[in-house]
Amino acid sequence: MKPLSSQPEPAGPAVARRKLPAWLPLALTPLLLAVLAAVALQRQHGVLAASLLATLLVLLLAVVLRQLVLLPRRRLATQQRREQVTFDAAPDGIVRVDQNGIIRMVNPAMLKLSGYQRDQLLGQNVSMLLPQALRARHTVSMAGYFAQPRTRAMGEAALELLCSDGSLRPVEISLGHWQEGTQRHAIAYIHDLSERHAFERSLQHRATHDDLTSLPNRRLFKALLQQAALRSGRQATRLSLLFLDLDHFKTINDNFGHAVGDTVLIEAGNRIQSVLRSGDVLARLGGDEFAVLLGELGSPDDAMRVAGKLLEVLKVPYTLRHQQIYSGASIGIAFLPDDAGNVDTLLRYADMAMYQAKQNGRGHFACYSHELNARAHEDMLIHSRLKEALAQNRLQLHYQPQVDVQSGLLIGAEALLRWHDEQLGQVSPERFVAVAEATGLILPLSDWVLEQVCQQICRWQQAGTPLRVAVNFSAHQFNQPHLAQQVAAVLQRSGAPAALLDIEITETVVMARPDQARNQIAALVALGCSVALDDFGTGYSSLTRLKDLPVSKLKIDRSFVQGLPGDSNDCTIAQAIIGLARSFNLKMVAEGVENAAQLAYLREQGCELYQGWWYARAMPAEALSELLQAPQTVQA
Ligand SMILES: Nc1nc2c(ncn2[C@@H]2O[C@H](COP(=O)(O)O[C@H]3[C@@H](O)[C@H](n4cnc5c(=O)[nH]c(N)nc54)O[C@@H]3COP(=O)(O)O)[C@@H](O)[C@H]2O)c(=O)[nH]1
Repeated sequence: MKPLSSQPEPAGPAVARRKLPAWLPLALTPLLLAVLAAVALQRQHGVLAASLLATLLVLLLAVVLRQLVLLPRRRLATQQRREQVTFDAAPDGIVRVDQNGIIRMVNPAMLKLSGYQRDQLLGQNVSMLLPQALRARHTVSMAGYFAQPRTRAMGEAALELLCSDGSLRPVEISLGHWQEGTQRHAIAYIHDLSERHAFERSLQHRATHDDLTSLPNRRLFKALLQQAALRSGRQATRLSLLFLDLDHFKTINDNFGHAVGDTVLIEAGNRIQSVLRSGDVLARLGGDEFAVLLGELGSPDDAMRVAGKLLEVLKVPYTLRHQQIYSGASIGIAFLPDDAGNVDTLLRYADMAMYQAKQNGRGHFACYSHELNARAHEDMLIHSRLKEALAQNRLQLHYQPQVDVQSGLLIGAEALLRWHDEQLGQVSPERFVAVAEATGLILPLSDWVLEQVCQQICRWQQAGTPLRVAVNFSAHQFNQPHLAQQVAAVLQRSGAPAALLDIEITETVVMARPDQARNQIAALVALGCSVALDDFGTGYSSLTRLKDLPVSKLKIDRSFVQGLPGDSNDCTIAQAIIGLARSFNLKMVAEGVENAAQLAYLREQGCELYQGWWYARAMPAEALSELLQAPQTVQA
């Protein structure tokens, strides 16, 4: 208990006073005057007049006395009643004790606060309301308190009240004492601090924890990481940091709404926690990013094993609103002191490694390496230069002809992005498209491509050489919620007929979320476009899924074309894909045809279309226009 400070007199209950009543001199004075007046009157006017006056004076005296005696009593009674009501209705607990610390009075609020009945408290020592450890100290404080001179001291203390059920309640106590005759009394006003403490705790929790998942937030995580780094420095141990980012989270939010997105985040947090040990720390850093600080671990392999387990639990689809929602995660790992010397760098490196994992195709983990650092710097440069190039319209589209295998006639083209940067030189689309995917720049980039392609389709149509053009759709672009409406808007704006627009989506993107993909493809087909499954054979299509997809073409990946006709494995795969396309009544396009032998083999197998350097590389639109204007000869 804090020492009590001296304060002005407390407002205690009414105290009886033992001194001569104030009305006595007032009453006696008129009595004396009445006697004197009666004596004087008797001498002048006789006994009758004196008696009359005396009676009148006595009556007057009686009235005055009644007022003088009864009024203060009434006032006192009213005051006592008011104090009793205040005592009973006070929101704070009030306890009155005598100088031995024995409880003499308690108000209803105190009974409510402590959980005791009145008769369990009255007559007991007030120390019963304190935790055992405080009782001895309290007795000494009370003795010192009562030993103070008659000046009525008052003090405040914050302590814990021991309630009837054994629980401890934080309270603030204000004390006062006074003397009645030889007896000393003390009164304690007890204010419950539980609510205020709970509020303070919730403020503290909110400042350090994430509202949605209740996991530690970035601020707390960094503080814990800092402590762990100091400990590991002293003990010469290794710290492993895992940086997790949920895959496709933006798409989940866009497609299913934020409530579903929130549930996925909570569920993901629970799944991660289920893999971790008690000494590990999990935090939500913001958005769809989580971080895990692994406790004592021997080798980096252990961290990778944990990352592998996390990927396993996170790739299980979430069943929400009777739907399967696919997400998965990408994880970056960095070690202290192996990779970084301080926690900020450690976090940055783990983030970089996560970014690398995403580029490796999502659903993977990657460990930080110094090469990665160099690569990350290059990615940042590519991102900023690409953004600028897009804004300044410095990107180009080239078109690679698609040719009928049997007739050799040019029947379409695939639009392929090209970018020459002053500083970086010619950057391969494989490289910059991956950076754009990882940074979100892919969406404005894809919009630009679609807009340009549709305008080009119109130009060729207006020139009398209409041509089907295929556009590559990225994963991000394909998973947008209102994709078909966006495509319809571009078609309308440009005036390009939907029938001349082919859309290529990789098998992997489609099979990652086949149900949603089927709906997206159906919506695109409803516009009048055709959809082709690109890089076919590199993913894992189930035949049932394939049967359900409203696609019209399969594009056999160039990695299977390369070995034709010498490599028996490539031949088997090519034959199987061609057979599959035929059974599902789909057109077949072979890509990456570089020589006559490959083309001859494909023709023999019945493949319908091809593209590749054998016929032509991707070229600017003007060059293809010239090719289109030239008379085409049908092969024999
Ligand atoms: N989302 C978008 N992706 C795009 C876009 N433009 C290109 N890309 C993707 O980038 C990847 C690499 O493309 P690129 O370097 O242009 O390679 C394409 C062809 O040039 C190449 N090709 C064609 N014929 C041959 C050949 O005979 N040999 C050989 N070695 N390569 C050849 O193949 C690539 C075409 O690939 P695909 O898309 O699978 O048909 C690539 O993944 C592009 O998709 C864009 O606008 N948006």
